Amino acid sequence: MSKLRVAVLGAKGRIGSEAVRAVEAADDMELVAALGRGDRLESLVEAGAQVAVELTTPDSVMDNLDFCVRHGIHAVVGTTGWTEDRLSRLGGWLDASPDTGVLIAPNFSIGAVLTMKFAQIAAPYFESVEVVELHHPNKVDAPSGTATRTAQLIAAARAEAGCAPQPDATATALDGARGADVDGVPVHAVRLRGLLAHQEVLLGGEGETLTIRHDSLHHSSFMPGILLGARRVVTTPGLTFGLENFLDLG
Ligand SMILES: NC(=O)c1ccc[n+]([C@@H]2O[C@H](COP(=O)([O-])OP(=O)(O)OC[C@H]3O[C@@H](n4cnc5c(N)ncnc54)[C@H](O)[C@@H]3O)[C@@H](O)[C@H]2O)c1
Ligand SMILES: O=C(O)C1=N[C@H](C(=O)O)CCC1
Repeated sequence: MSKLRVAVLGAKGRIGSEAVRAVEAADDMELVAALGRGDRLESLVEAGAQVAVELTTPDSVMDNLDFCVRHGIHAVVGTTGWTEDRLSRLGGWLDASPDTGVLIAPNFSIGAVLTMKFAQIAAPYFESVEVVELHHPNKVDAPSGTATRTAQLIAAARAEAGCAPQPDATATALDGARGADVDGVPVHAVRLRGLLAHQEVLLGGEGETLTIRHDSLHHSSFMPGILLGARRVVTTPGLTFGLENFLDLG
């Protein structure tokens, strides 16, 4: 059986360098290109890449995906910074290249995907819910893509269940003290040397609280999800948002 021809964009970065090693170690994959900032995207075509794993920065990801989709190269994207506007531009590119697949995964780790799922299930049963994400201080965006997605899923689950807005009597506050408002869910971002990627979803009801916590302790936690994404995206045209779509979570 021929091997899947995979390229990594952002190959010298924290997660990209780990992805290079993971692709090289996968029996069913061949690493055909490993690009850093400034490298020519045309080398993806010259190398015959079938899938590009995009792990760069929010300022680079759109140009890279524009190129990949135009050239029929499927993409697995971990880079953050997704807005409605960006998603709609990407959707337009994919409409013009209907056989190409793009997976955007706010988080590739199974624990983080399950955290989002558990939070979605729990959210309608509690009056209050807040998200706290904690990351290494070199991270350029806040709040994290995972926390934003978690808050959006929580808000959607509460809206569908007809939940009232959360109680919050705050009348005066320093800017930022109540976090960022993502669809009505407060999201707080901590940046601390020593951490990698962590998240808590705090839920509170009358006389009880529930805390759902996930910790990524090493970039290896993201690798099974990236490899699964690369295997599945080649037969899944169009845009898939969230690794959960490639998992059977019930
Ligand atoms: N989805 C996930 O599970 C997951 C996990 C970890 C990190 N991330 C995200 O992945 C991204 C990268 O994170 P990081 O910690 O590795 O950052 P990083 O700064 O260590 O790495 C990014 C790398 O991309 C390179 N780069 C920038 N523009 C490029 C371009 N046009 N072409 C090729 N390379 C380019 C940079 O030079 C750098 O080496 C961030 O958005 C982060 O939030 C996602
Ligand atoms: O280290 C990062 O940067 C991470 N980014 C993603 C996010 O913003 O959610 C995933 C976790 C690690």
